[in-house]
Amino acid sequence: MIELTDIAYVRSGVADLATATEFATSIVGLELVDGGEPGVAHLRADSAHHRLALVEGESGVIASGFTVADEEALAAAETALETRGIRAARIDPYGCRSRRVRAGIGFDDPFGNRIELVAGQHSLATPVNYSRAAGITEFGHLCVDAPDVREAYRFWSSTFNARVSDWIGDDACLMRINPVHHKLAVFAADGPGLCHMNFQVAAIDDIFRSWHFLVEQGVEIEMGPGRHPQSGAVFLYFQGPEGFTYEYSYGVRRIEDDATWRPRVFDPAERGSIDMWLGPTSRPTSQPQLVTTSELPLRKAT
Ligand SMILES: O=C(O)c1cccc(O)c1O
Ligand SMILES: [Fe+2]
Repeated sequence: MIELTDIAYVRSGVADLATATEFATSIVGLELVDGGEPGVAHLRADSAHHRLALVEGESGVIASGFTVADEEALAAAETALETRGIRAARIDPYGCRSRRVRAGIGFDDPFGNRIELVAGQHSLATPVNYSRAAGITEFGHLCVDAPDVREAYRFWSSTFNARVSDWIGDDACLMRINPVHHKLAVFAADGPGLCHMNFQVAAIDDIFRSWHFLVEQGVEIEMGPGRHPQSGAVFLYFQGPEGFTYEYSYGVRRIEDDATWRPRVFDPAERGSIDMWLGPTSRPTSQPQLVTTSELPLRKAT
């Protein structure tokens, strides 16, 4: 069982690096870290050097990175993957430098999502210099696509320390690797890809302030503001350049006791299964008969 300690980064190819970087800073609020690397923009969200690397080239996710404890754990992971018939390739020194990690390996999940395990992800000592006061506190979770969510769950839960926190039918599996409700989600899709990248924000006010800001900026709001019944988080999804979906959320629950937590299965056919604030679309047919005061049986004079 390979122990993932955290999510590390998303690395994504962009055809127009300048536009994607401008969006990630002035709209999302991330800090552009001077990586001194032509063709790569490193975007910072918390204590790690970066959480999002935009790489000039073909549009689309390149890799989703996870951390392991150290280089010994990385070597053990490489062996464990090989034992399962999964070929893992060492990330070369240039690649490690670009990722700001000591060492790393890359492999494909059963659906072709490129996954990277890294050790020694660099931290920065200075406070984050956010480009906009979006209230971002940290990289919350990443969500990858897969044609078979149940199979994806079997892969992640048997090869790694991922544990399912909740299901949305067979459409989505939300998995934790630490007490946070989920750090990794898998959503049903035709093929591999990045479904979205989540950043936690400090207050519910940040969600609604960003909502107004994004609308004023003409950014496409994909869903929300709403509230996920699974983690309980108030959320807002919005689309950046080249189809990159960002999510802000506030108030993700923690699962402190694995032994007592029972994963729930939400019904994707239910309107509120992603957003519990979406009530039924129509008034209930058996609307309780309103009784007006004029109809109340008058108190009999005693
Ligand atoms: O936070 C969640 O519970 C959640 C649920 C469904 C889909 C998501 O992206 C989520 O983050
Ligand atoms: Fe999410």
